[in-house]
Amino acid sequence: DYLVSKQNVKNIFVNGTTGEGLALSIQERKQLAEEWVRQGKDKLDHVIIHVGALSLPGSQELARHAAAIGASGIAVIAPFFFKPTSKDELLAFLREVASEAPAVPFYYYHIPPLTGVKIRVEELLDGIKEQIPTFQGVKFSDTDLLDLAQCINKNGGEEFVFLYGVDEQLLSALAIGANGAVGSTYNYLGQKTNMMLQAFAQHDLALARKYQFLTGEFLNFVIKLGFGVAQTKAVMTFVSGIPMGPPRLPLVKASEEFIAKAKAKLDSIVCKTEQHSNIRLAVL
Ligand SMILES: CC(=O)N[C@H](C=O)[C@@H](O)[C@H](O)[C@H](O)CO
Ligand SMILES: CC(=O)C(=O)O
Repeated sequence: DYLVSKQNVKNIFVNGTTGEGLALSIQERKQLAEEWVRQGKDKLDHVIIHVGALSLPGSQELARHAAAIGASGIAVIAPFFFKPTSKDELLAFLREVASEAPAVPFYYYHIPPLTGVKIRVEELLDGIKEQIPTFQGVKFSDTDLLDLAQCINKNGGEEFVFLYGVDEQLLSALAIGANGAVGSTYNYLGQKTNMMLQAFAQHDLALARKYQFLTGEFLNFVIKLGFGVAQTKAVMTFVSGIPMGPPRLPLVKASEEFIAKAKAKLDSIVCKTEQHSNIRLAVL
């Protein structure tokens, strides 16, 4: 309800990085997926469930479950303890998961900073539809915009969807042709990012940049303090007023010092951006 009414976010990516999907038991992941689908009915447009796991049977079980509860899509990261070393190995793993949910759109979740699997998406997509008929697109959480551009350039006709996942450079990805975004900051900067999407759609790059710089200035500040999933939960808690709880070990909760500094910074940037937009609106 908060995301829909306060952030204008109507598509949810469940059990991914921010939701610590990989730190949850299979049972917990099913419970969360079920709850999101149930509560999101008539409120959300899409609920994509991340079903990636280190073991193939674990991932397949989650894929079957997501299909059974009526998820609108599933996504899978590359397994990252025993890593695929080639495109074919990665594709084989993804295919074995996707085939367990033959009627559910499938997304590859590319996040090399966390998985360490750097196989280029451009290469992976070559002929992917023959192997994975449900293939729908990529959640692309990497800064390699050349790889993203090549994917879009080569697969434009296929109608694949590219959802970008490096929030601080979403505008650049949009310019190259990304279709949307999935990211941690949209939990608390969703409204501002929607303003950026709107400005971009209206070819108002100066305004779009203002919103991109807002996210950038905040992330640039908090990254220096040490920023990860634990800190995201803390930020979401102070922005929304909804307690997100601590992270699970090995992550530890954000310090009070981090929270105070992050809050002061975010308040000041949001305030500054709003003043700018007001001036702009007044001039218009
Ligand atoms: C590594 C990571 O967590 N990536 C997130 C999504 O995939 C992003 O939303 C980042 O949290 C965000 O771009 C801040 O760097
Ligand atoms: C942030 C994001 O994309 C995830 O939680 O997986």
